[in-house]
Amino acid sequence: MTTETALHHRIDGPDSAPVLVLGPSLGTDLHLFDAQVDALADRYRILRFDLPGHGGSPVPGGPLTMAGMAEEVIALVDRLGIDRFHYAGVSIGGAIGQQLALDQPRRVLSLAVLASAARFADPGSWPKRAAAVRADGTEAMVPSRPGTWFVRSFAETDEARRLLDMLRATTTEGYAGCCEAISAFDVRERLAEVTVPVLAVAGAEDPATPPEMVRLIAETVAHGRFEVVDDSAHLLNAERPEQVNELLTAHLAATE
Ligand SMILES: O=C(O)CCC(=O)CC(=O)O
Repeated sequence: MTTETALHHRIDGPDSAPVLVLGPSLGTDLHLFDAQVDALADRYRILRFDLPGHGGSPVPGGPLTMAGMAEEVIALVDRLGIDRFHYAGVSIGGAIGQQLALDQPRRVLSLAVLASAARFADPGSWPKRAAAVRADGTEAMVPSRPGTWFVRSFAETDEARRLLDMLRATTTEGYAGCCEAISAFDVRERLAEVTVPVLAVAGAEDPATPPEMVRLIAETVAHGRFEVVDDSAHLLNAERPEQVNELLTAHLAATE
């Protein structure tokens, strides 16, 4: 099932440039990618969206699935008159990208997955997390973010506080629904069907999607490249924007 409401989105960059769609992670919003937009919007028309019940997107009206959210992205690009696009996403945003590359191979020009997985760790934990957030709100997730979203030394930065404010602003149902979609997601058996160029990037210190999990994506698809960013955890694009921007720039340029 998918929601029938439109995903909140924002477009930056020249109308005539190649399109890059950016998919954010659980508990964040499209501003997760501000540093990537700063670096890439002179060369790409960047379309960022909010996950259901995150940022400005409406609260989901029913259960969420990765396939359903991929369909919502296709509905969004269709409405905007976009045919083919590059896609990059963080974690669940990268899972939506894998689903798009599998289900809509003609539309996706290239894929970059940051701190993502073909099957997330400990699937049974996600419904429990959804229940905890339904009971106590997303604020309950805040204390566990240092050491997960970013390395502990990053926790006192303004950027870390900005990311935590995104989590606090996420609706309970949006967060819980995405946890359930993550729990059910498993494309390990299909991933070899992906033939577009894939860049898979891991944070060296990420406990949620550790490097070996990200590496599996690069090694399973037909044309994968794997990179690790040092001194970063799950939200590596916010934590180490220069390194991630460099990797994305090279990946996108090689795909044109
Ligand atoms: O919060 C965590 O433990 C990791 C979350 C995750 O892997 C999904 C996401 O960030 O989109």
